[in-house]
Amino acid sequence: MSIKLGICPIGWTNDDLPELGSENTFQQAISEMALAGFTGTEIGNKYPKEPAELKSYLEPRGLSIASAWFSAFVIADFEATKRDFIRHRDFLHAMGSKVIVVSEQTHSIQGQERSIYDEKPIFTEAEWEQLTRGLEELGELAQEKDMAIVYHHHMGTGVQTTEEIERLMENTDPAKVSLLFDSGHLVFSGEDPLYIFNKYADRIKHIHLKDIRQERMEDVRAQHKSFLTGVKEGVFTVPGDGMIDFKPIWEAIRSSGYAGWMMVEAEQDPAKANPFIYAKKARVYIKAVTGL
Ligand SMILES: O=C1C[C@@H](O)[C@H](O)[C@@H](O)C1=O
Ligand SMILES: [Co+2]
Repeated sequence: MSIKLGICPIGWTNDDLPELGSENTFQQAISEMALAGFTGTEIGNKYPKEPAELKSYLEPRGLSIASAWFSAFVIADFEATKRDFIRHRDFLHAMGSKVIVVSEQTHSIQGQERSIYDEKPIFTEAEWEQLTRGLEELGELAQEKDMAIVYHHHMGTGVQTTEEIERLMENTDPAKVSLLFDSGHLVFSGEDPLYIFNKYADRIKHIHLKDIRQERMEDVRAQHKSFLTGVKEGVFTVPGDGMIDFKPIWEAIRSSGYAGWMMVEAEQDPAKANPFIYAKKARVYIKAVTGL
């Protein structure tokens, strides 16, 4: 597999903030993704739930499902997580995906009206042990279908910072737990995305590309705003439209021999940032930087 380019539906309709883009339809979103030059997508709440039906919309547009987010509660309720994970895995397997995006949501404040920089959770020693063992088990379940879990570090969760990502990577079996690289979350958190990419290049199996509007991010920090308020006010945008220099990041990706999806994932208010226009903008920028 070489590098494939996709775009997530979150620019059209936002599952975390359903009021954003409620006017945008599923067919509009996937048609505009294809028209903008992408060949893959992730799952949004308006997508048909049946694999055959979903394929009947995607295939004529030359799109496939790269992956989909899974909210894990390994620490809070592992048995329920396992049951839900198997259903999610089987759906993605039927869609032909090879990776499953997993993010631990126990104690997460990403969906709450709480200060994202001041109130993020910190796992206890016992919780780390539960999380790392549980993720390995989910990894084994993924392997049953020749798939892999890719862990999504995320603002407002217990795996956000460089130290937390390192702890997760060092305490899990590389054969069972891979990593998702999300440029936007790393920069929002104050991490060095190049450091993370270079250190874990051999474990990164999925990439989310988003950019940051620096002044909006600084406002979130100064005014102690929540993650979702930051999203609504435009912290994230498409690659090339913000403060991140993607050229060295692309150079690291290319020279690592990365094979897999690079997904544009830029949640912002579609009423302020027309999703089709921003998808095209991202596609033009990616072509200019990567040649792809
Ligand atoms: O991958 C992601 C999925 C979203 O639901 C999330 O909040 C977003 O920030 C993200 O990176
Ligand atoms: Co992401």
